[in-house]
Amino acid sequence: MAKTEKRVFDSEEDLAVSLAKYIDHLSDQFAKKKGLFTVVLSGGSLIECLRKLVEPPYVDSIDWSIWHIFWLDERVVPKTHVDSNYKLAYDGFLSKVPIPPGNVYAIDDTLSAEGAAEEYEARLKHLVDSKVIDISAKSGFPKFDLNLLGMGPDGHVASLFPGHLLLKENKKWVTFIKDSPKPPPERITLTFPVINSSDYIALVVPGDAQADAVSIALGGGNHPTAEETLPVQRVAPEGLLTWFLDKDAASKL
Ligand SMILES: O=C1O[C@H](COP(=O)(O)O)[C@@H](O)[C@H](O)[C@H]1O
Repeated sequence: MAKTEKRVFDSEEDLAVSLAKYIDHLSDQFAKKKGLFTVVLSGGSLIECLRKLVEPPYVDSIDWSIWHIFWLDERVVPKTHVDSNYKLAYDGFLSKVPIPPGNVYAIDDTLSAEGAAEEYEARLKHLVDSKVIDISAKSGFPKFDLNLLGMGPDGHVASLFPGHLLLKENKKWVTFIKDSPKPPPERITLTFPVINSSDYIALVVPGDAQADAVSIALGGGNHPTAEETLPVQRVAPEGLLTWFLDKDAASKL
């Protein structure tokens, strides 16, 4: 069982403030420990929740030069498309902080779903060889310092959806889906062994749409059968899992 903590805030604004402090603290910790900070971004509501990081004091005080940015999942659309997780992150976060462009590892938007997944896995392997990304001694999968996860109302994380075969992928680092129940249908995603090798995972969940899934995942709601286990219930990092909930998301706990 992963070490888990739950933080519940009166408002989404308070959640965003606390999330910025948490990330700032980790950035500092990894700067001192290894002079590098590998961060994985989701799409969706997560990016809006990062807004305090692009304001003082953090925008000026964080050592952005040590940050390396990766994507948890991406949709098979051009980087300029409104559905692109890269575009969302660039517009809302990356364009506002001085992370070296060479440290931003976007998923290739010129390839097919299969091709982009293969290419991203190969790129991650090179970054392991060049010691940018660590490997977990426990799992043998890449170990990111901080994985920033969102969760959909159905309990999906990344592009790993309830009942889908991809939930059981245990060899690949990066895979693809062509039948996502949430549009767009074609996506690329990191797999659970990679997600769960992370040192820190923040599960950032604002809003009442997710209240049922939060309640199931944190034990207060109706327990589904083993076959129905929500994807979010498989999130169990080697390090620490911290839930960031506003009171609407936590309303059924
Ligand atoms: O489709 C996706 O959905 C999840 C959850 O999004 P949210 O808006 O409900 O927070 C997101 O984490 C993932 O990156 C994205 O591709």
